[in-house]
Amino acid sequence: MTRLAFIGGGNMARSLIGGLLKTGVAPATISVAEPLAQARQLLGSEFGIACYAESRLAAAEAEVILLAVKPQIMPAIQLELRDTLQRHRPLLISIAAGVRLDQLERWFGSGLPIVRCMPNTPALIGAGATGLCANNRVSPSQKAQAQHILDAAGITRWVDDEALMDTVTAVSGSGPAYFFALVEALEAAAVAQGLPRATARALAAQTCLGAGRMLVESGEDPAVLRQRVTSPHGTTQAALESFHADELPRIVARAVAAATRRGVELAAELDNVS
Ligand SMILES: NC(=O)C1=CN([C@@H]2O[C@H](COP(=O)(O)OP(=O)(O)OC[C@H]3O[C@@H](n4cnc5c(N)ncnc54)[C@H](OP(=O)(O)O)[C@@H]3O)[C@@H](O)[C@H]2O)C=CC1
Ligand SMILES: O=C(O)[C@@H]1CCC=N1
Repeated sequence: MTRLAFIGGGNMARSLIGGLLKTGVAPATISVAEPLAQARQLLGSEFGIACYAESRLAAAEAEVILLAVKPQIMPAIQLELRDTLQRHRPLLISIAAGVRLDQLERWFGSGLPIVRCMPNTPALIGAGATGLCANNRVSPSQKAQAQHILDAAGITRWVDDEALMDTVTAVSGSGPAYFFALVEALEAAAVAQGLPRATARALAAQTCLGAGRMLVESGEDPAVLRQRVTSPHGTTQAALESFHADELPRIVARAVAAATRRGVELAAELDNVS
């Protein structure tokens, strides 16, 4: 079994570790480096995995190192891992938003196999979506290894053009937050019209679950599923006309463009960091 070290034990590491363990991966094959003692304790008790304060200790035996720290922390991690990386040259996987393969190569070593990927938090329940791309040092078996790890968290799609990873980030990486924002807005609208909050939450959440499952499980075009809900001159049509008047597609496109731009900026802010 592949020995996998997570550097950073925050939100996304928790989601991925939870997803991996649910698929039967042995806790003994996973280690985590996390500076916060309380977080280490929680990770250890919840998942039964080995947790270390220092990255080099977590990574010592790992064949795959998954970098799950904030983009701004990435250059500092290089110093902590330099000896380990030179000693056994593991596969590096970065999930950091924006951070490019050429930057990772500059910090961690140009000869290293590196996969840049973008998962999302539903990984925790095995319903994640991950886009991946690789540098030219990644062998076919390492590509399969990376995919295997992320497949445990949900679906995976390889992206050939690395520039599109910022779009992946803006669509599926950040996407769960858009969905939660929509549920919050639905709930607020329902409460404003008088529904009890608990009822509003349950109806909004289950509606989103049901619609999401229908979309994925039926494989139908979302436009077809939308039309089936929309009786001529009925309630849905009234709501959709209101969305149309408020230019919903433009609102969404602008939000996705803002997220994509922020990914590019995050990387640019690190361009001069050696
Ligand atoms: N959240 C999300 O939905 C997604 C996030 N990502 C990416 O994943 C990465 C992590 O994000 P997220 O999990 O949300 O962030 P978190 O802040 O929750 O997790 C990062 C963790 O790294 C720890 N850390 C800081 N410095 C070090 C260090 N030197 N060695 C080891 N660990 C360290 C932090 O500890 P402390 O808190 O003590 O500083 C924190 O626990 C980011 O790069 C983000 O772009 C990708 C996809 C989705
Ligand atoms: O907000 C962020 O920057 C990270 C990347 C995608 C989701 N969370």
